[in-house]
Amino acid sequence: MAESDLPNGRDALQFFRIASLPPDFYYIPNFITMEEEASILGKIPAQRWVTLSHRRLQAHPSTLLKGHTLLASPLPDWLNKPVVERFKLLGIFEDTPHEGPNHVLINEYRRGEGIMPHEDGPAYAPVVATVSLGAPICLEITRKSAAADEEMQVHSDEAVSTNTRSQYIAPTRILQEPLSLLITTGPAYKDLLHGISPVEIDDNLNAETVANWNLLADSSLFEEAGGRSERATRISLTYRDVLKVSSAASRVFGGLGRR
Ligand SMILES: O=C(O)CCC(=O)C(=O)O
Ligand SMILES: [Fe+2]
Repeated sequence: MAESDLPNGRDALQFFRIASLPPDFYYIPNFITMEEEASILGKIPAQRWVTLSHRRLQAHPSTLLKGHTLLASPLPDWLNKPVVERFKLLGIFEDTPHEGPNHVLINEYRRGEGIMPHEDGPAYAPVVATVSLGAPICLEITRKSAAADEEMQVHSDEAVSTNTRSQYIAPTRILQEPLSLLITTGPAYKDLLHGISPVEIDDNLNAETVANWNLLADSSLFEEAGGRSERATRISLTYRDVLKVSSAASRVFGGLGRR
């Protein structure tokens, strides 16, 4: 086939859209190989972890400064190759201000750990590309209104009418296998919350309860285990494009200018 006959990156991506969820989530199984996974795992610097209550976290090239600003600096090689090169083929960050990711948050969840439902907010262009390493994990997707209802139930149980309760929408799950890529963009980035339950087993996994079941690399693995997946350590690399970037020089001169 001539190269011009090949679908361009964006067209290719459509095959991986999670059709049962609001636009746009894309799930690409086996985005990296096991060898690439092992190589990346071996390069995550042990001294950079910041321990939070239910997970560990590190930011590359650095943590954001006040005002959601990134101090300009390239991503380390081991985060660029091969992952960012493959993003380019698929056109994932084509429309973001820097036309590529400039920031990676690495999260580590041990068995039983998770992250509360949240949105990623305005510091970033509305595109997150998440590479999963280690063990499988379920990401739970909730509508903002559902989370608000839940909050009401926690804080003023009596005030919740049957009406608001009936509007509650149960979380939908995306099962993230190791080596996979999940892209969250558009309304999915802006209008939905995502989180990971702090459980030791993800269970009741099947075609009805897992939104990306038909896109999994190996759904038979979960079927054979009776729809159960034992949690073990899972690491995620979340690639983003920080909107505000400041060079070291502009910080110095900006600082002098304010005197
Ligand atoms: O680990 C994940 O897949 C989710 C992490 C996340 O939501 C975040 O870092 O904002
Ligand atoms: Fe997030």
